[in-house]
Amino acid sequence: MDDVRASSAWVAARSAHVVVDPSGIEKAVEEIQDSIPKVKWDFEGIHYFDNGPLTVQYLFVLDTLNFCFWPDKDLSYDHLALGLKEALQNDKSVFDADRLQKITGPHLRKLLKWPRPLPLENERVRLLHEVGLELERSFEGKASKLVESCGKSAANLVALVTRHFPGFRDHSVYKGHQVFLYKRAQIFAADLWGAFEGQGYGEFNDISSITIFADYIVPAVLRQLGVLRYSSDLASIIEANREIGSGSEEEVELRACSIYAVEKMRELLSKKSGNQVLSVELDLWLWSFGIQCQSLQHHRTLSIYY
Ligand SMILES: Nc1nc2c(c(CN[C@H]3C=C[C@H](O)[C@@H]3O)cn2[C@@H]2O[C@H](COP(=O)(O)O)[C@@H](O)[C@H]2O)c(=O)[nH]1
Repeated sequence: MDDVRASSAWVAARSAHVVVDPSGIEKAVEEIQDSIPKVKWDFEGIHYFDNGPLTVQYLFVLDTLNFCFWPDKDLSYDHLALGLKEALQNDKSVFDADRLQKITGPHLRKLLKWPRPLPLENERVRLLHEVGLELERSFEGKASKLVESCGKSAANLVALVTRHFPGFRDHSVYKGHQVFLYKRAQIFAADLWGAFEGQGYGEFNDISSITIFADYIVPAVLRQLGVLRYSSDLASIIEANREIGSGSEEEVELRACSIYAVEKMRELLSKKSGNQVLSVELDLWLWSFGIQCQSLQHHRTLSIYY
């Protein structure tokens, strides 16, 4: 995660289309410093939880598919979380490694009770095959074994996930510099921590090392708060719902500046209140605010990473 922090700061220092506004940070922090809004993990009540290894398997499958819902205007993250939950409740072996390797597009659609092809459906299927195969090859088919081998370190878990599963290697090259964003790998650690309330499979002695999860909601919320400012060109692309290319300077700046800005908010919060705030907590607050705000316009990038 040091790489995520350092490379995001590198982008923020050179960013042309997105600017992190220190006065926006100051204002946002002033508003929340006395009581940092606490949002409960699974505030929506849509996730599977049985306090055991099957929950870990569920969360790993969930975060394997936790990207790019917007091309279907009726589809959202909630459908994925709830659909996978119901599929598991109906059939406890549905996410076994051998079955993940055999899944097809129509089968996935059926599991999620989605009436038409999912966005990037072939990629979703490919990633499930990859996960099933590598879980079987290196972790006895079980995501719980993967988590057990990280020694209660979220940083180790992210390193392990990105080493073993190429689909989680969320990075870009910006002005010749490698930038690490690791949204789905980090959110997997955060989901474990949230679901298991920091105990058992969710116990990490370095949860503070995780950054926010750079998706398409958080940048839009930060902009609304005045923490991020966009160039007029970028603002009009987003307003017109025009796509932004994956790996383009605009896209990397949106994501990296979001990570950098929340790290700055976190530093200022701990300076002002003396309390350590976790990026995971700030992320959940920002994200839950974002999805409840109907008018929020977000950037559109076809990506398997977020
Ligand atoms: N930064 C950040 N991004 C997050 C999440 C979550 C869900 N986390 C769950 C875990 C426990 C909580 O109770 C949450 O329910 C999804 N996303 C991203 O949002 C986008 C989906 O948007 P829409 O198309 O409108 O549904 C998509 O990129 C998706 O990957 C988060 O927590 N943080």
